[in-house]
Amino acid sequence: MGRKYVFDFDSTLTRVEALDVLAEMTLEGRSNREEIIEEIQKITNLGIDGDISFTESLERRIKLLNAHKDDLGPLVTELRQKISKSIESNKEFFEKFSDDIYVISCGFKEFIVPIVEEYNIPKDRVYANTFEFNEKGEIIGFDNDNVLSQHNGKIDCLKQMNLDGEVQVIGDGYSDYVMREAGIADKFFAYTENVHREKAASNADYITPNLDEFLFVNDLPRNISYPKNRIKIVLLENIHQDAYQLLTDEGFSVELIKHSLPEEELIEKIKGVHVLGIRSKTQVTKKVLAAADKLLVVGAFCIGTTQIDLEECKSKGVVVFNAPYSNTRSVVELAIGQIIMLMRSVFQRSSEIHSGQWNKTAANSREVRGKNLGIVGYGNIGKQLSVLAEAIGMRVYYYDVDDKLALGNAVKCNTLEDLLSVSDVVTLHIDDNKANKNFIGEREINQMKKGAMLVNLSRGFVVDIEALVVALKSGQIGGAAVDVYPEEPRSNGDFITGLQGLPNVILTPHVGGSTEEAQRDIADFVPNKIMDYINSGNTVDAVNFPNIRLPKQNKAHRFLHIHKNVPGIMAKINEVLAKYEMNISSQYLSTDNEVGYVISDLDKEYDKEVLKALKEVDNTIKFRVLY
Ligand SMILES: NC(=O)c1ccc[n+]([C@@H]2O[C@H](COP(=O)([O-])OP(=O)(O)OC[C@H]3O[C@@H](n4cnc5c(N)ncnc54)[C@H](O)[C@@H]3O)[C@@H](O)[C@H]2O)c1
Ligand SMILES: O=C(O)[C@H](O)COP(=O)(O)O
Repeated sequence: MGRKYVFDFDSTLTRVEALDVLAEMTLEGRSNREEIIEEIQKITNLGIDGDISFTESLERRIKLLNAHKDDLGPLVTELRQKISKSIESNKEFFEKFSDDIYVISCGFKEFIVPIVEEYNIPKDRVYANTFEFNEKGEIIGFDNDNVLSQHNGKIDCLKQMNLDGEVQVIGDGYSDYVMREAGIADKFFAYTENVHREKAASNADYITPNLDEFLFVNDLPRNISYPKNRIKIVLLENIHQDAYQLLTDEGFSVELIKHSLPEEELIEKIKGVHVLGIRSKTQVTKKVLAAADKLLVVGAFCIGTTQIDLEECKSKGVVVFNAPYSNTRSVVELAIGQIIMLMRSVFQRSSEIHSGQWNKTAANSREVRGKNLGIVGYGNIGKQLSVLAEAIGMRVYYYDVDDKLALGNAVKCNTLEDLLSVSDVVTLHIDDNKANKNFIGEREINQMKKGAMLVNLSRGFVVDIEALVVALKSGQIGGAAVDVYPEEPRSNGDFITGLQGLPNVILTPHVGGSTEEAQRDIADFVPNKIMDYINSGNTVDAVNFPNIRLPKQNKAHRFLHIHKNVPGIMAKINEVLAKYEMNISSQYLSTDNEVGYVISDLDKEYDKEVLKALKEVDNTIKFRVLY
């Protein structure tokens, strides 16, 4: 005997309570509209939670509604736009199991039937109330003889239906649960996609946040192979709340942690996690990756990625994304500010006045106009700084290991020494490559003009701090602005550096990219990359992985296969697909020296054995079915 699926309508099949929507329509233009709608919603909830009798809730609402037959057409049109997201995306289930699906609702057939018919549920499998109209067509009541207009009427309704086999009820309210409590239904699934009602959830056999999860636990055909609520995301280091919102709205299970975690703690935390979000502090080491049994993606919510073992990620099939542009403008603005502050000795004057000293002087205070700015690293940040610095009248020199086109009137230097010897201010914007350790040391400092300024907003290890301290004390360097340090704490608190207490030294706690604008932009950019990979397999802009971008296909299955890039592996994958008679509608492969990433779209049903066979192909790193 097969299973029977009994669905509730309001807030389960649709995202809304239909009578609330009807009220919004019929009360349009009434001065006390909001109050009446609030009252109707209150009465709806009292009825749903069983706190007042359902008949009473219905009578009171209909009186307040003031609705007419002619309002029902527009209501249906409105409800069509408000089908629950995961119901809408799983039409296949409603097609294939059409004979076993019923709707039992305390709502009204007049609007339920036209909606559910589109999901292959015919009117004779819809059990609901019907309206009563007067001769003017106004809705004045409902059929009182219908059991569904009575308190706990769903119990009697289901009893009378006398269904065979296991009966599963899927609904958001207590009135759905009572069918299970009365022993007529076998299981109650509390459906929380639209509303989480504690009374229903705490009594449920299973809480299902969407239809995908329901179909997954029952091993039924579904639109995505793995429900999104099962995808666990951990965001460390105080990543902007917008990222949490975006990922949660998409249906993922997200945990936000304010600080970074040390290796040992991260090793524990990462177990079972599919997506890890970090900023510049968290070290994603080999040991961490060895414990990462489910990891698919690391999102660096910043520019730098050397805190992540990119090669190890790649060899484990873990894709890494970052935000290469979002915070660059913020760094540039801070650099400009710091250059001016250093040239005017503003921080010294400010400290003096804070400690009660008035020291009005022009000594060591110069305009930036006409001064030489040496930019080391002419990348995304260096180039923008070049343009802004010229706009305030500085003469820009730059040095980069790569050939870079000069913007504006900037002058390219062929060697670092050339740049250092000509600059009044040297500002560092080279990347976080570990080979840049102690890039500026005693020798380079001595190549600078005496009394020139140094700004470092790149990475702490780039400057030999001890050499800088000596040069600041001797006057070889006239002032410095430092935002990044060789060792930085994992969370806010105590911090010590040899640079503390020196005059004309501006110290900031790695806040170059920490502006609301930058963090908001990053919180949009990186989650979208993550979602694009999880939902479609796209790896465009991944920092460690072959790039593929493909639109989502309808009526197809998509397999993702990540493998070592060895000769003959594609032939083996396709041999397996051929053996299981799978028709490839499209296939895209992208490789680098180490790995190959192939997306195969397949246009018909498949035998689940093929999944096992594909995982067993030699040199497979990761295999995933998307849909
Ligand atoms: N302080 C902050 O909060 C903050 C914020 C954002 C970025 N950053 C850091 O700023 C730096 C620059 O970022 P970006 O986005 O401009 O990077 P980028 O990759 O766009 O540019 C870096 C440039 O440095 C050049 N380079 C690398 N090594 C060099 C060397 N030894 N000598 C000369 N040139 C060299 C590269 O060729 C490249 O053009 C990075 O280290 C990044 O991590 C810091
Ligand atoms: O790599 C970066 O983007 C910067 O260093 C900023 O890092 P943060 O997000 O840790 O401030």
